[in-house]
Amino acid sequence: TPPPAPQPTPDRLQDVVRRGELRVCSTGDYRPFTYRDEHGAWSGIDIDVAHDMAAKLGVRATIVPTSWKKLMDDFPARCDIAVGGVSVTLERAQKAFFSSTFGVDGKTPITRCENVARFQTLDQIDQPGVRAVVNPGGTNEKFAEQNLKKATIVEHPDNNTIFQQIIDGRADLMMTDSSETRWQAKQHPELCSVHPDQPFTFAEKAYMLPKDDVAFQQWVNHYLDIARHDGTYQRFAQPWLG
Ligand SMILES: O=C(O)C(=O)C[C@]1(C(=O)O)C=C[C@@H](O)C=C1
Repeated sequence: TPPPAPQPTPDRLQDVVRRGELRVCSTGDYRPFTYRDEHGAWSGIDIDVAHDMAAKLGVRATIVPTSWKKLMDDFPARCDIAVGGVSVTLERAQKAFFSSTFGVDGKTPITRCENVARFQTLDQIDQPGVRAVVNPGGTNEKFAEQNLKKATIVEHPDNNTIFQQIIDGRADLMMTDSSETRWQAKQHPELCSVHPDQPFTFAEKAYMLPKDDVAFQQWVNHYLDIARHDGTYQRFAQPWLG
């Protein structure tokens, strides 16, 4: 019997350059990383990074809207890279590659400032009558489902308006990434991040890349190294993080 034909090495980078377009999946609901406003305009640190990556490849970036629920169905079929506060998880890493990581994050509560002392520990939070609001589809939902047995989980589908739910008293808290609690607490003086420097979990942020495509992963990692050292990344982060 003839030996099996060798599998062609995946080379998405070459496809991107030939196509003249880098297709970027993003949810648009997670500031400061990715945001899509009511007019459809995109912004965010990772959106700017994606445009810069495309420019350095000599191509244009097209942002492909997705959701946390659909992310693993859309990627890598509809896009070449997924950006916007995506956490590295072992589950996702079975289906995709990740770039090098940039920033450690983890779940911590955000609540109205008068409640900070009440919601320090998971035991304090997981009590009957406590309403934890959750956005569906991502690691926040998984964390809430795993850790809240007695508290009430209130699902809110739109992450761009979810923090108003806490301000308005329709929920008591949300457990989400420290980076997001810091940013949202700055925007909303009513809200306080409970202990952003000691989150309950450990999660790293990275860009998601097509599985087995080492050439593309290498390129993105080199891009990130250079962007971190030549001030490019800082230039995109500065307007959001100060
Ligand atoms: O799923 C992930 O990787 C995320 O980090 C996204 C996620 C989530 O966990 O739901 C994190 C924070 C935002 O509130 C929105 C989405």
